[in-house]
Amino acid sequence: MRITVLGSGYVGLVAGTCLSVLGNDVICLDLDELKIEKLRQAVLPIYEPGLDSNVAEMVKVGRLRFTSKYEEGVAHADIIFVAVGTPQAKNGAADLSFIRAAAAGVGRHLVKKSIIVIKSTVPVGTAHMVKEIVEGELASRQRTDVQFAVVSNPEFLREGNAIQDFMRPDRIVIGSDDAWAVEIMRRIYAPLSRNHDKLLVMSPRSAELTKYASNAMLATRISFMNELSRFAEAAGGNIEDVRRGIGEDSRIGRHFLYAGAGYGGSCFPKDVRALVSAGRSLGIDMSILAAVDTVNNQQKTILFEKIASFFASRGGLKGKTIAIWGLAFKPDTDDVREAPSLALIERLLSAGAQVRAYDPIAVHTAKTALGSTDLVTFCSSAYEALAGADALALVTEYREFRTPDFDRIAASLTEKAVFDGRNLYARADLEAAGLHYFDIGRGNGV
Ligand SMILES: NC(=O)C1=CN([C@@H]2O[C@H](COP(=O)(O)OP(=O)(O)OC[C@H]3O[C@@H](n4cnc5c(N)ncnc54)[C@H](O)[C@@H]3O)[C@@H](O)[C@H]2O)C=CC1
Ligand SMILES: O=C(O)[C@H]1O[C@H](OP(=O)(O)OP(=O)(O)OC[C@H]2O[C@@H](n3ccc(=O)[nH]c3=O)[C@H](O)[C@@H]2O)[C@H](O)[C@@H](O)[C@@H]1O
Repeated sequence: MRITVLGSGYVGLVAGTCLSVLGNDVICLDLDELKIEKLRQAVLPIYEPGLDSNVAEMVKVGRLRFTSKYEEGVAHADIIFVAVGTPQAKNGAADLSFIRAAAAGVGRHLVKKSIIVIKSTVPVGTAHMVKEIVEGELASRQRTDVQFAVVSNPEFLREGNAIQDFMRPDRIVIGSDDAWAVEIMRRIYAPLSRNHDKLLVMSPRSAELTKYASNAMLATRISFMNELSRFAEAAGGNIEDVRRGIGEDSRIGRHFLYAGAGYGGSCFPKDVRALVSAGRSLGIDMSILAAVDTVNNQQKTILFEKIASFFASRGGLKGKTIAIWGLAFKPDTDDVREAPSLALIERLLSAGAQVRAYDPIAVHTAKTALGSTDLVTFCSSAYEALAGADALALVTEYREFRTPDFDRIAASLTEKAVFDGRNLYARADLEAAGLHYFDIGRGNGV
């Protein structure tokens, strides 16, 4: 099928590439001309394992192209996927200005019967809004003869595992009341749900809410465990044992129960807040999700509090140097949006400390996010970050941090302290090397 994907950010690029791998003829469109120019030269705007080789192959076989022109993109397509950003507005709600602009762009150029598929995460009622915008544009062009359907098809991929998640989804949600559009969507996704019907058809509003409900549930599990980790630390208990103890209950399940330095990323924080905000507009008090956000904001300060408490009896943090391992909000991505590392670095700098940071992938994005400062030195290896540092904070659980040389860490750090924001290490290993060790909720409050 001929598909155009609006937005060549994370989701647009992954979806466009995977849809072309599935045999479709795809154009990825973005208003950012520099991004499009680079994509044409096979320079990707994001780091995602396996994406570059798939893009290169699809471009080579001619099933994937890039443009910044709506006229070209809309004329090409039978199906238009909308994957533009829906960032957080100042009041916490989802900012729909990119969605509105994309809908208007489609309406201005639509010439044949098409399906508009909303992949972006959008509030309940957005499919209806998009329909009205497109109808308005068609009316002003006196082209009300052009038929179209709007489908809600939220995306559930995770960064760092995006291609696998797109190609082997747990489920595919299709929100549509239009039998013709549903049939076309079934055909597009047929290769991904061949053996077992993973396609769930529902109303557009239910599909839109399903996406927020999914992210909100996952964020709730994390905040729940983070809150319990503080309880375990205060009361004397080990959150990792508790995690295993509850995760074996099949009604609870093992996934997404890891306490840590707080959740980050481009979606959980903004989507939880958007749902709280949408509830407020409807007169519904979303008190559970408001608490999920509050707990997470507190959790993002926990490493700083442990570090500040340790240094309080050692002359304070002023003039101290803290090494940081991991800047991305999770491993295998260069995304630092809402990353716990940024919250930690801001607090350390405010307290008068300096930072030596290392991340195998995300240094360039962290530099942009932090702006120019002499107080943060970006290093090219984990051990280089330790040179001249007083303590180490581990924020992102990259594989390469799993089994470090603890004797070497101890020899490098002046105050010999390790703050483990992901419960990656065994206390006995660090203490054997003469290190002070602080984790999240495993029974060692500072
Ligand atoms: N990043 C992720 O892992 C996931 C994101 N989502 C949702 O997908 C949507 C997109 O997210 P990302 O890809 O992360 O955003 P992004 O910010 O990486 O990319 C959005 C792209 O849209 C482009 N754009 C803006 N207005 C446009 C317009 N009118 N026409 C064409 N292009 C336009 C921007 O230039 C940018 O390249 C959001 O709603 C997000 O919540 C859903 C699942 C996973
Ligand atoms: O809507 C989205 O954008 C996506 O948001 C998340 O995906 P992502 O943000 O890429 O990453 P996750 O793996 O979910 O991790 C999010 C954050 O939670 C943290 N986390 C995760 C799991 C856990 O047990 N504990 C925990 O603290 C991670 O460190 C990370 O900061 C969802 O998992 C995807 O299904 C969804 O499509």
